[in-house]
Amino acid sequence: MSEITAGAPVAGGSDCLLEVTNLHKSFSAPAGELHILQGLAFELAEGEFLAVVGESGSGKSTMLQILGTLERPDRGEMLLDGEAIESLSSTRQAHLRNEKIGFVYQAHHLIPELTALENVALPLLVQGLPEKDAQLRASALLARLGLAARESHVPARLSGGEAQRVAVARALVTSPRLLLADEPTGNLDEHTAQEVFVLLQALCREENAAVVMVTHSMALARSCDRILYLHDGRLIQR
Ligand SMILES: Nc1ncnc2c1ncn2[C@@H]1O[C@H](COP(=O)(O)OP(=O)(O)OP(=O)(O)O)[C@@H](O)[C@H]1O
Repeated sequence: MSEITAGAPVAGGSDCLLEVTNLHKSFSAPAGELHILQGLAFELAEGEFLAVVGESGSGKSTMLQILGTLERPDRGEMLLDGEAIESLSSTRQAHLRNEKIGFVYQAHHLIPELTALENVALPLLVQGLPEKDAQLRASALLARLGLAARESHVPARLSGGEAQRVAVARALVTSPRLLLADEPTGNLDEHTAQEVFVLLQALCREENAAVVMVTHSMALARSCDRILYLHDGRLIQR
C-alpha cells in the first residue's frame, strides 16, 4: 500500500480539477476526540471517476461533506480549479456549490410535492435560468436517463431506481465540474444498482464531470477509473 500525496500525478496525466492537501477533521465524543481525517491528501483529474471505499465509520461521508463545503475541515487545503475553497465565506461557498458541485446521496432527497421534471429543473431556476430553458434542459436529461414517460410523476409514483435516476439528473443538470456521490446506489437491489451506476457513469463522461463516489460495492468500485481506500484517516492506493 502506498499513501497518495498531494504531488502524486493524477490519472491519465490530464488537468487537475481538485487538489486536497493535509486535510484534518476531529469530532468530540464522550470517550474523547475522534480524529477522523488525519492528513488526507489526493488529486482528482478533470472528468476522472474516483471510487472511495473504506470500513464503516472510517470517515467517507465526513470527507464528502468537507469536499462539498457542507462542513469545514479543522485544517488543510482544497483547491478546486485553483481556488482555495475551504477558506471562502459561507456565502461564497453556497455560490460555488450551486455553480460547480453536484451531490447524489443514498436516499434521493427529491421534493415530494414536485414532479420529476420540476425537481430536475429547480437547480437551474435557482441559477436564474428562464423556466422554459430550465424545463427543456431537465427534460433532455430525463430522456437521456430513460425517464421521458415519468416527467410528470411525483417521487411517490416512481420506483426506487427511477427516483435515483431523477436524483442523478438533478445533480448533473447544472453541468457541475465535480459530482460527489455518497453510496448513490446503496438503497437499490444489485441489478437496479448496476443499471443506475452505468447511466451515472455514462452521463458524467458526457458532461465531463469528475466524480468522487463513496461505495461499499467493490464490484462498482472496480468499474471506476481509480480506487482509493480511506484507512486510519488517510487515502491510500493498494
Ligand atoms: N457531527 C459529528 N459529530 C460527532 N461524530 C461524528 C459526526 N459526524 C460523524 N461522526 C463520527 O465520525 C465517524 C465517521 O463517520 P462517517 O459517517 O464519515 O463514516 P463513513 O465511513 O461514511 O461510515 P459508513 O460507511 O458507515 O457510512 C463515525 O464514528 C461517526 O460517528
